[in-house]
Amino acid sequence: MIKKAVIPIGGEATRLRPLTIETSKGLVRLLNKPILEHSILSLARDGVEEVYLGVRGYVNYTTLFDYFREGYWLKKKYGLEKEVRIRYMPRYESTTNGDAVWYTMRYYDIKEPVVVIQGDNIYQLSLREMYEWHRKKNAFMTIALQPVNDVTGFGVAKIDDDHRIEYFVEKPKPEEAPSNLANTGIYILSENFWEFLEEDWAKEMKENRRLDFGGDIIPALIEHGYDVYGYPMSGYWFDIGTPDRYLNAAMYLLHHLSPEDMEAVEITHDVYMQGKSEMSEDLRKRIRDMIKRGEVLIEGKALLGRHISIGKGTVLEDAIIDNYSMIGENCEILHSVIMDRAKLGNNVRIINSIVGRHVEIGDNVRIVNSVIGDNAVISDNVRMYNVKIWPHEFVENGASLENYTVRHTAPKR
Ligand SMILES: CC(=O)N[C@H]1[C@@H](OP(=O)(O)OP(=O)(O)OC[C@H]2O[C@@H](n3ccc(=O)[nH]c3=O)[C@H](O)[C@@H]2O)O[C@H](CO)[C@@H](O)[C@@H]1O
Repeated sequence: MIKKAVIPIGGEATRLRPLTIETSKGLVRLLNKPILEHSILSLARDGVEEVYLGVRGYVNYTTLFDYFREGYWLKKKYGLEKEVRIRYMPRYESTTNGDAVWYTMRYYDIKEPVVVIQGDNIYQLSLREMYEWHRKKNAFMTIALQPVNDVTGFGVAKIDDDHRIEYFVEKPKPEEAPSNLANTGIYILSENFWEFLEEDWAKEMKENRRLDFGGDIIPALIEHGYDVYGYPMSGYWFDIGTPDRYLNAAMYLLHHLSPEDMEAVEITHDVYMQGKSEMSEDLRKRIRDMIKRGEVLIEGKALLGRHISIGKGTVLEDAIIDNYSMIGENCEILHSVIMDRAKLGNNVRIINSIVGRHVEIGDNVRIVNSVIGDNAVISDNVRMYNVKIWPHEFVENGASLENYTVRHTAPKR
């Protein structure tokens, strides 16, 4: 079995701003916990015992380290059979995702097959099955491939009847893509993987550290006859690179995961609520009663975190509300995510939007197709359409914003 996973997570995640200004994208909360916690948990359940994070830069490293630390707490939290240990790439300015994997494996002297996953992806895959496939094909590298409707932003592979990859191109124009099979960024690398760098043709790549998996390594390996195989993924897979993709993934998971997978119980039809303590049990009863009395209306599905409150007359439709959030009266939250400790006044309407952590929103506010960064303050009577607000920003009473980014520097609270 595969015991080690390497996760390059040092990219800047600019497309997911403002959610990633002060935090690594691996820590952006999805279904009320960091994105990366989902992946690490799935790896650990598949037998992985060591996870190496290819961190880069101050914010990326400190936020990840301070949250995950050595990872030993995961065993208790999730009742895992074994501990999962988390280690970090030492300080090194990686140039590309492959460079981060290469350096991490060299530093920790890893000489066994590893699985590589991307830090901003969420997926459902049996690593055991993928590894069996890898061994059966006697592959040098196996890439999990997923058919997609839109290949924009992905590497695309063309495979033969045996699933051997004949051709790979990184982020082609959609009309030039050789197939609809996207590179999910989930790879199994054989134990001798990096030996290809000793080949004459690879010298330049190595010297110039041109080690991008999609842009450099995979196409070069294929060109030089290495056995690179595609593995057809059957479960879901989402790249959470942009706010739209984040919301799509969140809504898909809300509709498809079991309550257990969301660490929740179904308190009434299609409403899931988290928390295990007696207090959580009491709160569940209270919210269930409000729903029964018609004081809170739920359409579609909803996931509710711990220690939340919801005012009378509020409607939730495909909404995810994270821990400690307070929603006022007569609000409407539609196809949106409210992260932890946010506070919404009365008569707030949020549609197709992401509200960051510890955000404060006044009364009579409308927010549509927007992303509000952590700890921002939105005053009363604000209207927003297609807006991004950077963390800690303040939007004044009555402001009406459209297709706009609020990012001037304001004093931090
Ligand atoms: C070049 C490459 O492999 N592209 C793949 C990558 O695209 P994508 O555009 O995500 O590729 P990036 O290189 O930007 O990011 C990949 C991962 O590497 C990390 N990172 C990046 C640079 C760096 O110096 N250090 C580092 O750790 C990023 O945080 C990220 O987790 O994933 C997609 C699936 O999601 C695939 O379809 C693409 O084929």
